[in-house]
Amino acid sequence: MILKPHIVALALPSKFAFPHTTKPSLTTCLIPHFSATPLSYGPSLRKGTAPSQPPPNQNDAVLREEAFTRVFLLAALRVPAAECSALEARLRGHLLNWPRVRNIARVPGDDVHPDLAPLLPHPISADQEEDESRLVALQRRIHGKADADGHVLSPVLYRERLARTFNSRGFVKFRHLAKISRPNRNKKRRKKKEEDEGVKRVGENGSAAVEVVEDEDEEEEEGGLRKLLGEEFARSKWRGSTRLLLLDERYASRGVEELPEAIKAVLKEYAEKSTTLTFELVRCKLTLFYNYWQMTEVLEALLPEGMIVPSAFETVGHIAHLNLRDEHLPYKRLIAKVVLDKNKPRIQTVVNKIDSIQNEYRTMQLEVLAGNHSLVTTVVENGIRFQVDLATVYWSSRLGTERQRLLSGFTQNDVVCDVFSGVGPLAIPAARIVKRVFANDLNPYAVEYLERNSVLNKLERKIKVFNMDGRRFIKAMYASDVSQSITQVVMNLPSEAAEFLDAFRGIYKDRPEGGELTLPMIHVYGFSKARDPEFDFHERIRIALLEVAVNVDMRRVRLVAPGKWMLCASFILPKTVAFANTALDA
Ligand SMILES: C[S@@+](CC[C@H](N)C(=O)[O-])C[C@H]1O[C@@H](n2cnc3c(N)ncnc32)[C@H](O)[C@@H]1O
Repeated sequence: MILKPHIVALALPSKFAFPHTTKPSLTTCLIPHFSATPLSYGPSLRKGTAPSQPPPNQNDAVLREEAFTRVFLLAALRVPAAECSALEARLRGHLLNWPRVRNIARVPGDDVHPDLAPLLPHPISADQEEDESRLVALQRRIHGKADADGHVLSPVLYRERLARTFNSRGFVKFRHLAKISRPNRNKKRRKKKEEDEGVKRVGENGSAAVEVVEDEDEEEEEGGLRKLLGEEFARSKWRGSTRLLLLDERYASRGVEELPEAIKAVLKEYAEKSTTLTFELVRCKLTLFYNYWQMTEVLEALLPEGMIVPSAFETVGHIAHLNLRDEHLPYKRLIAKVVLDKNKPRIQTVVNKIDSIQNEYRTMQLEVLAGNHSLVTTVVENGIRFQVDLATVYWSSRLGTERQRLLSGFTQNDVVCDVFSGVGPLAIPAARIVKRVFANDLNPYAVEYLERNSVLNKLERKIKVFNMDGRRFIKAMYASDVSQSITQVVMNLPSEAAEFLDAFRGIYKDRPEGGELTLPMIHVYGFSKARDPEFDFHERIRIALLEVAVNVDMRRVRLVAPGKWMLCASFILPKTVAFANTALDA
């Protein structure tokens, strides 16, 4: 038998059986842009009432979660718990249909263990005294004084009593009891908050609470139901667990008579079928807390009217990476806090890009605005894990699709040279497909993470790592005996990779031209703001190779800024370039 604290309330005589809260003090204040006429269907921060005056959130002031609490008055049918699912199915269309709010609600004291039900006062018992004595016996059992009544304590009650006699240090004999009995800190904190609020929170993260509000028209309602369901309805009071079926917001202030015929018909049918079935039409308060509202709803309410709400951000592992406009900067910490709150636990850190990427290693200048300050994170892309430190290396999840496209063109016979490999988002998955990968980056931190990631993904034997300038790397590769094996070269440094292509001029100048030599497929990335980006990028490639005609397969990768395209050009290194005598020495 499981006893829960609020069962005591249910064990009280029927008039106390459902400790109704007092009518909500609606000396509430309306938030500034509250409109008296409901806006649209569904909950909104601009509807309902706010229980306390929310102080204006100014600039980077601390976010006050209480300011986002909204109370909605609704009507509900209190029904026996056992019947509730069936009734829900029958009444669908008339029940509350708000996102993330269950239309079956539970309120404090709604549950009673089935074993206890027979012990509760019988609804039609004429003998009030007998009921009272049963009640006393029940209370005693709950509070562990049952021996006096001749009842043997259940093992659960016995253990509970035992647990109460120990303090936190006193569990010497029962080493694990403390651990088992003590709720975890978060649970404790949440419970305390609920106790302070006097409500039982429901929903994800305790985002909502339902309270029954004492209704002045209770008598009248009961009379209405009696009229509707017949005199039998009056015979019984609650016996056992109950649930509330929240009715659609349109019926919030309706009496029984005013409910739609469809609802009345279902209730009538059920009442006729069952002799123990009881219904009650109650008024209730649905409170939606800060946790309920979605990121954009909160931000919309926080930011000055007319300001564009930042709604998207890039994620890198546990880090949310914002790109705030100047107008958002006075509110940056508030925005970051909301982003963090609304995306936990996936997001643990919120950062804002301070400046555009300008440095040699393409790392971003980031300011941590909320959450923990670690910029070391793990990203999973297509089943491969990458460790990155955003403070010291480059990473962009936006290129994931492009990487997949490139990888899909590789085969097991390929040998890949990744000239600007970063921490290995292309080199590592490529190593799964191809024969061998030579990966290089100038940034020593990127190289360190590249090696770490190769090991993490058990591919270190297929990847050889270099830490040198890209031009030197190309020359070194083609001066070595692996040159003939290289079939694919990837150059992803869009701001200047094209200008590194000169390194290919004359790579075979010392070899006999008639012999069998491998000419690699080069994939080079670039940006262009020109009206004809393809033509512009092609021009740059031809200039770097000092070649008049290069047969290039060009494609647009993505628009990185208004009017600025990132492109990828793929072409086989022209023989004339490879055997040219005019190689420029770096
Ligand atoms: C745009 S990132 C691309 C990294 C990686 N391919 C990716 O997709 O995440 C360019 C990389 O080139 C490296 N880099 C910059 N200049 C370089 C150079 N001269 N030689 C070699 N690597 C360089 C940077 O450190 C950076 O990791």
